[in-house]
Amino acid sequence: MFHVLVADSISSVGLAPILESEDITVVQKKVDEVEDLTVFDAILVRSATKVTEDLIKQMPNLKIIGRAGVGVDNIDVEAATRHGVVVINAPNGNTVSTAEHTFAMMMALLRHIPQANASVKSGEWKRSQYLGTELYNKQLGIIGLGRIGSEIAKRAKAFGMNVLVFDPFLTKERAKKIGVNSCTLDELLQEADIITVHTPLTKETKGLLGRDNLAKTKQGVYLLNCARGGIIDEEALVEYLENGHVKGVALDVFEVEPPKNNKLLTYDQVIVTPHLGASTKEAQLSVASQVAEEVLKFLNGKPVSSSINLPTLTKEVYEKIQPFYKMAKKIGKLASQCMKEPVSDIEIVYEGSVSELETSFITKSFLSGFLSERIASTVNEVNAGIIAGERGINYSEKIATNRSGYENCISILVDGESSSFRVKATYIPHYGERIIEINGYDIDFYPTGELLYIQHIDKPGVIGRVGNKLGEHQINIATMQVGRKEAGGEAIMMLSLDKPLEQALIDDLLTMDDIVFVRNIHL
Ligand SMILES: NC(=O)C1=CN([C@@H]2O[C@H](COP(=O)(O)OP(=O)(O)OC[C@H]3O[C@@H](n4cnc5c(N)ncnc54)[C@H](O)[C@@H]3O)[C@@H](O)[C@H]2O)C=CC1
Ligand SMILES: O=C(O)CCC(=O)C(=O)O
Repeated sequence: MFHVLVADSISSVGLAPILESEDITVVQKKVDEVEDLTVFDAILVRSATKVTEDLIKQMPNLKIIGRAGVGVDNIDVEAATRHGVVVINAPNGNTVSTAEHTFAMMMALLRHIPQANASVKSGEWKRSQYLGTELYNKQLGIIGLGRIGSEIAKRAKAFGMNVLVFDPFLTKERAKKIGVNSCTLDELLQEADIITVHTPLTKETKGLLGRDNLAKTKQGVYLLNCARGGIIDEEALVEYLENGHVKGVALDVFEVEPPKNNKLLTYDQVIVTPHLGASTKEAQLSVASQVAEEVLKFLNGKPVSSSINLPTLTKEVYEKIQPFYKMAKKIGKLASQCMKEPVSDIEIVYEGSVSELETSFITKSFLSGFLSERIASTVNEVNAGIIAGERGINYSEKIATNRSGYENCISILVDGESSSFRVKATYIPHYGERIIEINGYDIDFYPTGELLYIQHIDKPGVIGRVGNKLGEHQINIATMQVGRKEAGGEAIMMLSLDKPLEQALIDDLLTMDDIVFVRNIHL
């Protein structure tokens, strides 16, 4: 049974796929109302619940965090990654709602609708006090032309506004397609009559509209923030409202939510909403069903398409990659067990058709197999790269320049303190995974179950003596592969067994003449 904690208010209609699943139990409670957090495999949140490292530690079974919305700044994604927990969001379910809310705020701001509404309801009729400003022909500056920014741009154009955009990741082609003028931040600040921010809150965007940049804006500028509190520095904003430089502000988001003793709330020219951008029936249904679908995919081992910390794969790519991904994990386990010593470098070379796939995903799968044999904590594709780094293991991947003749091939070189281990494998459709070379010896075996890896001298009788010894201990050999470089030199055996050897028997084998190295491998 897969246990899901829904910690914030998320549409039950949207969550129906998981609420109705027989494989899933769902608890809808706030985190501090839950007695035992340890049982949950998944936690679903909006923006109220803060998924901190501390909370993640209290949930040792946690595998996936779902954010029913866009911004993941309430989730410690780095900590989740370290703990091997996948983080997903619902990136486009609330785009239109937030763009519409921003537009509603813009119109309300320039036509003083909230103030006029309150005035009329209090018995006043002050028509001249609420002289507004048209949107038509105004310069709208959009900072951040992602999903929401683009929807704002479309609507602004329909209103006859000129749209200026600053987004360092915006290509000329995309700007042209959307019909906006891409410019520098300084140009936008100097020319825009109205500025609206639609970026995530990051180190770069925190305080983006602070004292220095506000000083570059037009006298009488209007500002909007329906993205994240803190992109406009609230302290600086107070100063620019006080000195009359900023004419009006619309805020849906705040540095601290709900805002406490926030001076901005005392200005008549500041209009506010309580983080309502995504609060429509449509958006809530859409984000809830997006996360529910993703959780179901995750539970069924299918690729999740909106992961923040895992490579995102389409279904088609995932299907192509899956055999290599599984094979890489086994090779990782094999290499780790053959080489029980600290390693410093791992190089993975992809050859043939596999090199055209998303190899970073395959590399992470190898690393997770390799590391899982060495460390006690959870290691998976999400955190394998970080854990390798923490353990001083450098890993790199390359595409082979020379072809070895196989349709696809993955070659791995692991460098350890006193030795190195080299392994090559290929995947043959309808036949399966094959290990085709170990440490330069040609071999051909299916990596599964209990294996015995032996390095020996290629002499008559060695194989027979090993067989007899195993027979004496009632150990059945299912398959056996032998590889050598030259007659009479060193050689290797890979035996597939029905059960593993006791350590005493391994020690016994090692006392035999011409046996150099013996290792049990469990895949
Ligand atoms: N008020 C609300 O209820 C809601 C707020 N949001 C917030 O709106 C914001 C935008 O969301 P989306 O459009 O979906 O995100 P998005 O990821 O599609 O777009 C963000 C854009 O910001 C740009 N950007 C990043 N750093 C930048 C920088 N330093 N300067 C200028 N541009 C930069 C990116 O290139 C990207 O085009 C997010 O902060 C999100 O959390 C989203 C939904 C609802
Ligand atoms: O859950 C909400 O209503 C907040 C939405 C939001 O801010 C987001 O999706 O980034």
